Amino acid sequence: MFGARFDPTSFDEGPVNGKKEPILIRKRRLSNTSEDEEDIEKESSEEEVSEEDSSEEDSSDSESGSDSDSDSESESDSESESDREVVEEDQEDLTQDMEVDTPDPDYLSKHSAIFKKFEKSLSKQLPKTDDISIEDEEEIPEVQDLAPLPQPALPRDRRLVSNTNNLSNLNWLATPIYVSPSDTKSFQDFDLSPFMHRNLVNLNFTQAFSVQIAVLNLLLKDIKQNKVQPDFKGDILVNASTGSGKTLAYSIPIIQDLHSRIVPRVRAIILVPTKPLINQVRTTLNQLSKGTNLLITSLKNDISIQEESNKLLTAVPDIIISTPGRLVEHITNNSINLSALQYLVIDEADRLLNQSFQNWCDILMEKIDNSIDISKTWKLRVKKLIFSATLTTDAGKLAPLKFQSPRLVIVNDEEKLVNELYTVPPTLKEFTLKFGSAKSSLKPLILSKYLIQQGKLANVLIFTKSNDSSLRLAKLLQLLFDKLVLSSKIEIAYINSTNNKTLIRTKVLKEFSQQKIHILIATDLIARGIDILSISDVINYDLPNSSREYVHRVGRTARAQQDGNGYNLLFGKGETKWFNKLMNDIGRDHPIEDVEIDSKDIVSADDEAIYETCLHELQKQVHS
Ligand SMILES: Nc1ncnc2c1ncn2[C@@H]1O[C@H](COP(=O)(O)OP(=O)(O)OP(=O)(O)O)[C@@H](O)[C@H]1O
Repeated sequence: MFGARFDPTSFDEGPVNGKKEPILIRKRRLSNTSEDEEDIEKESSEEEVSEEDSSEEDSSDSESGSDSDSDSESESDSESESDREVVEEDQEDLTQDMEVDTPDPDYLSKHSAIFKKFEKSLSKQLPKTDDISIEDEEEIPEVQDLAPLPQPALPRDRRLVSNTNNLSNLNWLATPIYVSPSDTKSFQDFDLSPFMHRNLVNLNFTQAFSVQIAVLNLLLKDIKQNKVQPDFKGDILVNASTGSGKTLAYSIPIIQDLHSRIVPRVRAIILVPTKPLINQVRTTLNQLSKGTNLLITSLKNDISIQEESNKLLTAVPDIIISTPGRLVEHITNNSINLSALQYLVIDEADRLLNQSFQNWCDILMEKIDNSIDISKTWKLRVKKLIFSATLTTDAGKLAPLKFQSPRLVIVNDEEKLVNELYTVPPTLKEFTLKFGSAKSSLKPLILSKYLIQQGKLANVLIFTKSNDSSLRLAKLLQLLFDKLVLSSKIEIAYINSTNNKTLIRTKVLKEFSQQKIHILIATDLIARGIDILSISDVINYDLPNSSREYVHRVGRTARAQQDGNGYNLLFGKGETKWFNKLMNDIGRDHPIEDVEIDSKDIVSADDEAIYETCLHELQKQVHS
């Protein structure tokens, strides 16, 4: 029965899981008695293992060769050839063995189905393909090659493309580019287009501030080189104090780079945390892009996503300013195409990176990675520009941004890297006014009298810890100043989340900048981004919850290299302790001054009587 010369390619069971099956050993197993079965099984399993090993090796070789398809093909051909030789060699020996053995009848009956199938495949001479009729096709068992199936090429690992510079090596944080806050340089000395020079002069921007010098030097050089040889130079992170001109630092190079574009595509996205900042950045960009046909669009929630999507699809903007939440909604709505994106600016980065709502960072990075067409080698990667006055060095918060060859710029004289890179403006003077906790019931009166004695009756911004305290303090100070200052009317207002509507906030801030409102009381909600150069004094009536919020509060004054004062009211040892803790994280050019002051020197018995009257008056207002 088994005398016919066996052609290994005619066996009807193809390789199992891509591995070559030692056919002849199996035939030997078929022809032997059960007693010997164990030995043979053992022997064949040993041979099988060795064969399998070599076959695994071969198949793994062929897999590893799968990167270059041509190699793997030739390899598997030669393998199957040699395999066939091996199998045929064995064939001679085994056939002799088999003729000697008489098959066991039980064994035969047990496996008759396999034998019949095997006989049929042996006896069939395969007809030429063109003779095969439909019914034949059904009968004829499929013939499979013994060589391992060619493995599919490994998919290119996109991730290898997008974050070659993982944050595992954070040494770029420890080797920043230091820039002295006092550096200045004329904008005329930068290689900018005539329209840009004209716009800067019209805006009275003549001298570039240190953060602008540092960023312009880096980006203008990259832009110039990319015109010749597109090559990604790396992301940029900037830590510069409040009011140091970060907005201009990124607006000028982006407009300079994009102004000569032919087709409008979304090439720059600027993310900021609040609507006031969106308006502020858009105003700056519109002023700087006068004379170009760049289209700058800000995303806001005063129209529906659908309406805004239609606007974005009909008039494709070059530059988009948005909060992360609104941008993510449009990305998931597919109304913004990021394939041409060149710049991603994250302003007030620490606050945005702390806001993990909607997981905006991962969604945005994923979308940017997917929009990189890795086949286009000329395709420049998206350059990420990260700005903050309180830049975090927490790798966990920075990691989602997947930096590539990042460069860290620190505008600071002291070349020491603290854990958090907080800096206050160099032109800011900071003071503490310390009183015993027993005097805290007189806090509004003490503040009013101090401001009157110091002549600070305008351009004063006061921060409180909550909406309620800002409202109460505003009403109480108005009652006090109406009674204590008779020579003029001191107008006092407040901003907090209860009246932070665009129209109201814009009106209040405008009147404050025009000294129609003399003293403004606010919460941290509007601390960041208020850009009113006339603010001369910031007062922490209530201490902030973090050193970061402290920096942003006092950063509302001493902006654009102008002088400014920050006062901190400390009532009792607990508040002094908390204040000292906050100051640990903050770098400054000069020490904080303790104002030597005694409440008796400020507040008289008459004052206290007036204060009592005002408190009753307030009580009535609240209950009326
Ligand atoms: N080179 C310059 N010359 C004169 N004024 C400038 C210059 N650059 C910026 N300014 C002005 O300085 C003020 C602060 O600028 P900007 O808001 O960009 O600072 P910032 O660093 O972003 O502050 P913050 O961290 O508080 O947002 C703005 O009123 C701006 O017009």
